[in-house]
Amino acid sequence: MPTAASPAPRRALVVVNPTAGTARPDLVEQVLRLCRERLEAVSVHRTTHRGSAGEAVRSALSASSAAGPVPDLVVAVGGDGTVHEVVRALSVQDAAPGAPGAAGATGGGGRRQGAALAIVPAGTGNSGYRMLWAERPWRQSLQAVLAGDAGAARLRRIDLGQLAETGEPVLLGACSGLIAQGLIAARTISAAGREKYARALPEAAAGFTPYPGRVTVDGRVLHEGATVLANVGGGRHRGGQYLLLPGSELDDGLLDVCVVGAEVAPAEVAPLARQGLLHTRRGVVHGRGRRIVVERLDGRALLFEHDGELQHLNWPRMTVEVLPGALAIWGAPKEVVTRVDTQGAVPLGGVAAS
Ligand SMILES: Nc1ncnc2c1ncn2[C@@H]1O[C@H](COP(=O)(O)OP(=O)(O)OP(=O)(O)O)[C@@H](O)[C@H]1O
Repeated sequence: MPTAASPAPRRALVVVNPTAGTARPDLVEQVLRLCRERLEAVSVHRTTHRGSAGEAVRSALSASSAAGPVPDLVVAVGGDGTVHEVVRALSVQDAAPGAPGAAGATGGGGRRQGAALAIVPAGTGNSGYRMLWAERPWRQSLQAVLAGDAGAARLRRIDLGQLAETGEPVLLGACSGLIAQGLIAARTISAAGREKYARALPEAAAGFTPYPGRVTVDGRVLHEGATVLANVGGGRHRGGQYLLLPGSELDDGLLDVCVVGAEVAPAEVAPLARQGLLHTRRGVVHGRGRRIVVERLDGRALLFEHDGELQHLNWPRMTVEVLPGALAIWGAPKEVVTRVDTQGAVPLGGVAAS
């Protein structure tokens, strides 16, 4: 769902998480310099605690904000956790009746843009950046956004998921089992960037036992049995490197799901997904729909995460529903991301699809 035109932004709020995995001071200075060269107004907020990014966005976007003119661009400099906080704040404002981005806010049935998001990757996995820009260097991306360069940057409205149990928006994806276990393993690994998850997932796999599970897509059972993981998205990659949803489109109004059954040994998941070959294996199934339910069937709590955050909910299921076109965000033209991300991958409906 690309927008009709991609006018260059004029006023930015730059939200920086100085504690994010790779947020060096010189990176932040370069981002601010580029923004100040191009834009009419730039304000910056350095986060001080969890939740601080969302507070800053909500404050800047509120009509009564004393902080200056309302931004039409929010640049998130941080990792996937920071991006998620910003997305949450933007989607709440977008959903508010009469908000600039809310459906019908133009009065003519059209959809006017509120503030759009741009990401500068400064975290650990940076899957959010990757799903929008593939491997393009952040400087090129940001320059294209600031110039409103339609050849290199597009303002898109992409789908979000919503975790029905909490109401939280889901950008990258939500995953049960092994990926969630990988987040626990990552806590004790000191490496930065993608290396952290490159080490964490094999470590998690070493002690992982598949759980009895079921995955339902729009009321139809896609998988039932021993389960290594079920990933709903969203983004094609998790952890910035593991290709789980090779056919996922960000703006098709649907969620994709990949289930890895116990036919695949947990230790095989990381190498296969890094090579883009996981979907070729027997026991891996894919589906697509509007409402995806992932359950654990033995009465124990389902271990799952979304957007890289472990969910500490003592529930046997997660339910993800699609919010079509819910987020305005800058990214590369769709063809560019699709071409790069599907190298070596078989599209949905290929050998692994049920
Ligand atoms: N000043 C701060 N001090 C402590 N925690 C913070 C601060 N600012 C933000 N946070 C929290 O830190 C968490 C992790 O940040 P972020 O996701 O940006 O970096 P990361 O963990 O290195 O990257 P990734 O999520 O890609 O693995 C977020 O949940 C965020 O809310």
